[in-house]
Amino acid sequence: MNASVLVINCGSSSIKYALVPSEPDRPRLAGLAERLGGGDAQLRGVDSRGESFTQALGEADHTRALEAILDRLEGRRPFAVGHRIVHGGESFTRAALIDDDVVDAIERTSALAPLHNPANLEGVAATRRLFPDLPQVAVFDTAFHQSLPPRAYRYALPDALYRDHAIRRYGFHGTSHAYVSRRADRLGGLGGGAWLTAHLGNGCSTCAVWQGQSLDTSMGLTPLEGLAMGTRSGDVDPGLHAHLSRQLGWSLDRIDEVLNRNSGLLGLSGLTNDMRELEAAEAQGHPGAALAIEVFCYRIAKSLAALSCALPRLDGLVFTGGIGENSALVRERVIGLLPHFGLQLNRTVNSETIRGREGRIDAGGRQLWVIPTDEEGQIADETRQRLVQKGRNHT
Ligand SMILES: Nc1ncnc2c1ncn2[C@@H]1O[C@H](COP(=O)(O)OP(=O)(O)O)[C@@H](O)[C@H]1O
Ligand SMILES: CC(=O)OP(=O)(O)O
Ligand SMILES: [Mg+2]
Repeated sequence: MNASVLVINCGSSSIKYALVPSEPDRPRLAGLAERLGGGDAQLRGVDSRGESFTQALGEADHTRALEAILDRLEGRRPFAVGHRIVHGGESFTRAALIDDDVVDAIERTSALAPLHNPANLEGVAATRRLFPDLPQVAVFDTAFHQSLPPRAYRYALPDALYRDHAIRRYGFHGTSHAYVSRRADRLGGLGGGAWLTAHLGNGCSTCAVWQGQSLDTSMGLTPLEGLAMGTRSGDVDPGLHAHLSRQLGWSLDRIDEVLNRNSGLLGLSGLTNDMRELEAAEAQGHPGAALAIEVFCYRIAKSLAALSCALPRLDGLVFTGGIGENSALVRERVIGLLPHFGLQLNRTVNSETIRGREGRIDAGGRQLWVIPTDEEGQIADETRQRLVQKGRNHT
């Protein structure tokens, strides 16, 4: 029986892939094609023996990179393809089997996730061309947050903007928040606990989860709201746009570009969006790096404190994403900024034992966890579930 799912997470110039077998003990083939369309594209990954490879792809675009990825599957053929789609708008409350109508509906929400949805759809188009006979499933970042109550998803704007134009908060990184909160339930011995989760990667968001349901989250209509991120500003005064337009004569495109691509850790530090480099620069006394890390951590703590209002109690806090999993410094500073929460960090375990691995980092009190996210595994599971519901089993 072949129940492997090929998971594709397509960005504007990169494709992350994983061939996820249904048996957890079989190895995953996984990797990343990057710098696509730039003339010096490359593919990196691990094979079934766990060995790393790098392959130059030259001028490759998304389709060419997907062909190279197929050659790396060692003859293992997936029975389905699961795509990460960032924005599903109000059309999708759960994963969907992809057909032309689903592609059209995703296209209509693309304006709300301009960094993500157009690239996601490019991956869908290329994969449909390469595997015309395989079922393809769209798994949405927004779906897990469809449980938000109106008080969390409505903006305080005229009602018609919601009724006629679906302007509301959607939330993102849903597959990650769903996965780590479920895992924390299992590891923490709590059936349906009350968790705050912090997904800190290039995009960053927090979430309040109670009994397996998302009750509030920091991202909104688009993945720009909330925390300071790698290159995104997160929350700013909504009056900023009018000010930049009237006083500096900036176009809307320029404002959008600056808030999405030139802000966050990169904009504040004037150096980089990479937290590893920022930590090293701060240690060398770089003032911009120190400010960027301070704002980043303060905004995470402030967001977690705000989201605690959504929960009836608090069982613990979970860190995930590249920064959440690896940066002991960010975790320690965030926890230090929440003195009213009864959190006790085990500093030794935090800084010495846990590095990109799963583990508990509290010294009593409320639970503190580092849980590496598994968006690919979660997307593969949801793809299988969707196909079973549709009666398209793999047997
Ligand atoms: N050892 C580390 N220490 C601090 N930050 C790290 C470490 N490893 C990775 N990171 C940070 O994780 C971030 C990328 O997170 P990741 O989840 O991989 O991104 P993406 O959202 O693109 O999947 C970068 O800022 C990177 O510097
Ligand atoms: C929604 C989002 O911000 O995704 P990513 O972290 O992959 O940029
Ligand atoms: Mg990630």
